[in-house]
Amino acid sequence: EKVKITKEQQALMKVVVEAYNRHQIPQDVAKKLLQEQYSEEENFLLLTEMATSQVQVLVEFTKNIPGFLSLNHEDQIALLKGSAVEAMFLRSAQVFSRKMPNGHTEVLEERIRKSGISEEFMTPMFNFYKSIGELHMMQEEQALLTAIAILTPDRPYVKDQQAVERLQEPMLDVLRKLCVLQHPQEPQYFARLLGRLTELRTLNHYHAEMLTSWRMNDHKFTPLLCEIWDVE
Ligand SMILES: CC(C)c1onc(-c2c(Cl)cccc2Cl)c1COc1ccc2c(ccn2Cc2cccc(C(=O)O)c2)c1
Repeated sequence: EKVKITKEQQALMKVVVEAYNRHQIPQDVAKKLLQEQYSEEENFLLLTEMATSQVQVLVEFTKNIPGFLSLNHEDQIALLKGSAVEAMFLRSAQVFSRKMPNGHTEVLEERIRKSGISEEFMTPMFNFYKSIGELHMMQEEQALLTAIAILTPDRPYVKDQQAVERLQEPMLDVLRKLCVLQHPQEPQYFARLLGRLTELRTLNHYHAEMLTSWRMNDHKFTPLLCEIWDVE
């Protein structure tokens, strides 16, 4: 049957995509990627600054997701804490699939590889970046997939999971229709996108280990990162 995106689905998508594009990391932070030295310490500090800036960007984006601010306040926090790492992997993956001027991509990769992250986490991380890059996602798909990841009902400590499902389902529905309309030659494209969300969950686990090993080497995080990642 003919798939059709309704007027209200167009409106929902417009709000989410505009919020996603409006919030970019401040240019001075992104520019630092190219300027500062390459010591492990310098790389860690730069990545910490970028992660902190990305969390601020993420909070602003999340507040613009229709219905999010009418959720129970503790649940809003639980969703943000539960999805921050996944949203930032998605965001940084967009950078690796040439979202930023090309010079930045190699530099960012170099800095991540030399920031005290052990080899065992590099492989799954860069495999994920590659698997996202191969999808050549449109910005609408990136924005909706990020909103869907944030609106995951079964995050730890979420009390009213049904309320979160009621927000996530319309996003899934419009993303499914968008995939059918934009990738008619690839009927499994929507399923592949959702498969990335499963891959993201495994990265949460690796990330928790990365945090532990950084802390073992006495690396310090910013107050915002400590709060969202429950460290210190
Ligand atoms: C605290 C810090 C060392 C850290 O811990 N885990 C991760 C970490 C790592 Cl090492 C990899 C993936 C996710 C995380 Cl949280 C990080 C670094 O977090 C980052 C680093 C870069 C990121 C982000 C998010 C995006 N980018 C790329 C980017 C750069 C410039 C502009 C823009 C833009 O959006 O305009 C984006 C997060």
